[in-house]
This record gives sequence, structure tokens and C-alpha cells, in this order.
Amino acid sequence: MLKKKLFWQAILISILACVVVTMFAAWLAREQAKEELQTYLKDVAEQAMLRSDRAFTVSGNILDKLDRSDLKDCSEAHQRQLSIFIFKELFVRDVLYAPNQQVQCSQSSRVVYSLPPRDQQTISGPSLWFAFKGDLFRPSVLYGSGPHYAVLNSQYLVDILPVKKRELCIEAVLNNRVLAKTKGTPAHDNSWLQQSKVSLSNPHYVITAYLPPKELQRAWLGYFKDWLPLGFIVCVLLIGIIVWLTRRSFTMGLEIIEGLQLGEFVVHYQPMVALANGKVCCAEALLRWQRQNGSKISPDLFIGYAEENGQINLLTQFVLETVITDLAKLSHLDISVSVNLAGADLASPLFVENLAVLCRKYQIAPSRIELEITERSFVLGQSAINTISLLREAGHLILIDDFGTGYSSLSYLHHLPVDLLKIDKSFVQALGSGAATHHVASHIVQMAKDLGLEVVAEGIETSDQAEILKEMGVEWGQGWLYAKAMPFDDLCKFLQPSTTTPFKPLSSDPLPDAV
Ligand SMILES: Nc1nc2c(ncn2[C@@H]2O[C@@H]3COP(=O)(O)O[C@H]4[C@@H](O)[C@H](n5cnc6c(=O)[nH]c(N)nc65)O[C@@H]4COP(=O)(O)O[C@H]3[C@H]2O)c(=O)[nH]1
Repeated sequence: MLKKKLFWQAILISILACVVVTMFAAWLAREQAKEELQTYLKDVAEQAMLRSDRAFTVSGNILDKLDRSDLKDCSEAHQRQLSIFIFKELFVRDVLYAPNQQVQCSQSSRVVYSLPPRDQQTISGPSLWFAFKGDLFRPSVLYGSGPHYAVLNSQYLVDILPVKKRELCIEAVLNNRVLAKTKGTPAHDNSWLQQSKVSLSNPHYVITAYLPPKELQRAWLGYFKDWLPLGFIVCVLLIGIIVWLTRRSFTMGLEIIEGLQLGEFVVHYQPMVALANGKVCCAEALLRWQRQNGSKISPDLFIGYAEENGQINLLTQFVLETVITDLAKLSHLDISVSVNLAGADLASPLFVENLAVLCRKYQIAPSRIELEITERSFVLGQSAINTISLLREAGHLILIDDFGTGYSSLSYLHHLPVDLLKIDKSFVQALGSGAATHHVASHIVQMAKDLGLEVVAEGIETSDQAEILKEMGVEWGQGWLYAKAMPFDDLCKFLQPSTTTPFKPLSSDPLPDAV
């Protein structure tokens, strides 16, 4: 059952681990792709801005020279002078001579017409027409303060050829109006990656470079492919670790058996005291597992495993044998030991007989071995109840452990063959804490009294808790206030004064070397 659970758990965790690693690689690749493309766009926007700056500065200089020249008569010499500049600079398509906004001539024509009203005036003074046609073939940008004006190829402003070719779009915008743009640019499409550069000489002139989402996808895929081998190695490593941990859990059953053979298990004892006078009356046997390599394994882990995988009977047998041989050494003291039993112990047909044989062999009165049974054991049904009855008839006291945390229906408690209820430590620790469960302990005590059962409270850590429990009428107490679980030798030392003087709480006595 547990193996199957562990197997599916391992598969699930492996899949999850691989999904997480792949998602992380994908996220990393996306971040890298984004960064690369943003840097690319920034470079392109800067290059385009340099180009624009140069185009307008050079045009300004040309026009200045022409305006200063004496040739302003649309003569052949004047037109020749205009054409020299056109040949010198690729982005100048033509130069118009237009005194008082009246075009008199260009380098190749003498058609006379009026200039349309300008579209904008730049902050440095010259006027600007965004799509000036005049008598030209193609609409162009017209720029100048007059009487000479430069007809500029707007495409030149945005025509950048970066080293790495991509589906790039560039827009030059002046005062929120597009002055020039490459083909296919989707103005204001937020799904495109973009970077802008503002002109240093004119803050209203902005060049923005765009890349479509598919370029991001393409770059992402490239980086993702680079990450895949490493991601694969990490996945294999993680799966290896998960398989190793799972195999370790699978083999815990064998390790328990091996641990028993190697003597890695020991029984520790936690004293139980009479709350009325502080005298130690009993001790709970708690199993400890320390591997030969020094690591300690918690009972919550190995007991649960052993209960589900069939090694619990071996552990119980070991605990009972140890407890009985230890008790034989304490024959001069009036002390009993309580042992935890699991459902599988009660289900074993030989359990009652084995225990009787052990008690006889070491001449231990059964009343000195108390048996702690959790509420879960009763779920096993009538056969478990019959076994408990037999144990009780043999002279063992029966305690219900961790009372209040299990499935017991209070209504049928009086049918069960038990002598004591052990209040779970969670309810003891809730006492006086204001927690929602702080009343549970008093209800349990009240109910136990009604049924004529005695009560033990476990997990008592403070004298306030002990005082409250005593006032409630709880007879017995166990917890770190008195002592932690300790090896048998320490228990013997611990018990010496208790035979003559009542027990003093730990707050004034140092703890023995407890575990
Ligand atoms: N916070 C706090 N804890 C306290 C205090 N006093 C005692 N404890 C701890 O509470 C647990 C009491 O044992 P449990 O309820 O029977 O719960 C036990 C019991 O169910 C199981 N277990 C231990 N030994 C055996 C065994 O030999 N056989 C079986 N079947 N189960 C065992 O393992 C569980 C855990 O045992 P441990 O780790 O030894 O933990 C012990 C004990 O060390 C306290 O004042 N404060």
C-alpha cells in the first residue's frame, strides 16, 4: 500500500520537477531573448537618430550656403549650383528656390507655383512639410527657412541596415506626427517590442525601432534550445535523487530488520507521575533508532512505516522483551511500564500468549506492563476488542493513547475494555492558551469521570498546565515538566529519590541526559 503510494508520489514529483525545470529554462530564455532584442532595438534607434541628425544638419548647412550665394536668378549657373549639392548628398532629392513662398525653380525645372502652408516649424527655426509633392515624382520632406528649401528623401531617415537582419520597423515622429517610417510598421502596437531615442537637439523628434512578437519567439527558441541540454541534465539529476530517496524508503523495512539485528534500537523511558504527590508511578517505553552512522530516525517516521509494512510486530516484540528484562532489574520498586501497541499487534493471534510467556519467564506481574492503544485500533473491529479484553483479563491495564485525536465516538466508549484515557498533548498544550481547543481537556476529564476511568495527561510542559489538570481531577501526568524520555540507566538514577521523597518538577532539578 505504502509502496504503491511512494511509487506514484515519486512519479508525480519527478514530473513536477521536470515541469518546473523546463518552465524555469523557458523563462530564462525569454528574459535573455528580450534583453538581446531590446539592446538591438536601442542600437538601431540610436543609429537612425544619428542619421536624422546628420541629414538635417547637412541640409541646414547646404541651404545656408545657397542663401548666402549671389546666384538667385534661376539661371543655368544657379540651377547647376543646386544640382551639385543634390549629387553630393544622397538624401537630398532636389533643392527649390522659393522666395516669398513662390517656387521659381529647382535644379531641373522652372515651373512656378506657390508653396502650400507649412506643416510645422522646428524649434531651431526652419519650416517643415511632411509630404510635399510640388512638381516632384514622389512626396518628400521639404525643409528650410527660405528662400532655398531642401527636398529630402524621408526613407533615408529610417533606412538602417543593422548587421543582424531582422523584421525590423522604424518610425520617425515629429510632434506626434509620423515623418518617416519603414514598410509594415504598426504604429502604436503594444505587442511589438520597442525602443525609442529622443533627439538631443529637438525633444519633439523621436525615433522608435520595433520588432514583431515573432522575432521574440524566434530569439526565445534559440536560447531555449541552448538551455535544453542543461535542463535535461538537471532533470536527470533530480529524478536520480527522487529515485534514490524512494528506493531508500522502499528499503526501510529491510533496514528496520537489519537495525534490530545490529542493536540500533533502544528503549527509552519517560516517567509518569501522580499529580497529587509527584511520585513516579509508571514510565512510558518509547522506541529510539540511532543508525550506526550516527543519524537518528524519528519514531513518527519508522513506526508509521513499520505499521504499514509489517515490521511493527518485530518492533513490539523487541520493546516488550527489553521492557520486561529491564523491569526484572527494578523488582525492588513499585513501578510499571506502559508499552505502545499497534493495530497489527492486536490482530496477531499469538500476541496475548507471547506476552504471557514473557511475563512468566521473567516473573513480572502483568499489572506492571500497561498497554497503550490508540483509538485507531478499535476501528479494527470486534477481534481487536476481544484481544484487548483478553489482555485486560490477564492483568494488564489498558490505556487509550492520544485520546481525542482519533475516531472514538464518545457514546460507545463505555463498551470498550479500557482503564485509563491519555489526553493527547495537543489538548494539554492548548490549556490556558486561548486556543479553540482549550476546553477539550476538561470535557475529556468529565467524560472519563462519568465512565469511571482514570486520566493521564501527556505533554505537560509547564507547572500552570499541571495545576489546571490537577484541579480538573486528572490523576496522572507525563511531560517535559517532569522528565524527557531517557535511557534505562538514567531512569534507574532518576527513580532513586522518588522512592523516598516525592518528585520535584524539572524547573528546579536539572534533567538527566534525556533524549
Ligand atoms: N512536545 C512535547 N512532546 C512530549 C512531551 N512529553 C513527551 N513528548 C513526546 O510525545 C510522544 C508521546 O508518545 P506517543 O503519544 O505514544 O507517540 C509516540 C508513539 O505513537 C510512537 N512510538 C514511540 N515508541 C513506540 C513503540 O515502541 N511502539 C509503538 N507502537 N509506537 C511507538 O511514536 C510517537 C512519537 O514518539 P516520540 O517521538 O518519542 O514522542 C513522544 C514523547 O517524546 C512534552 O512535554 N512535550
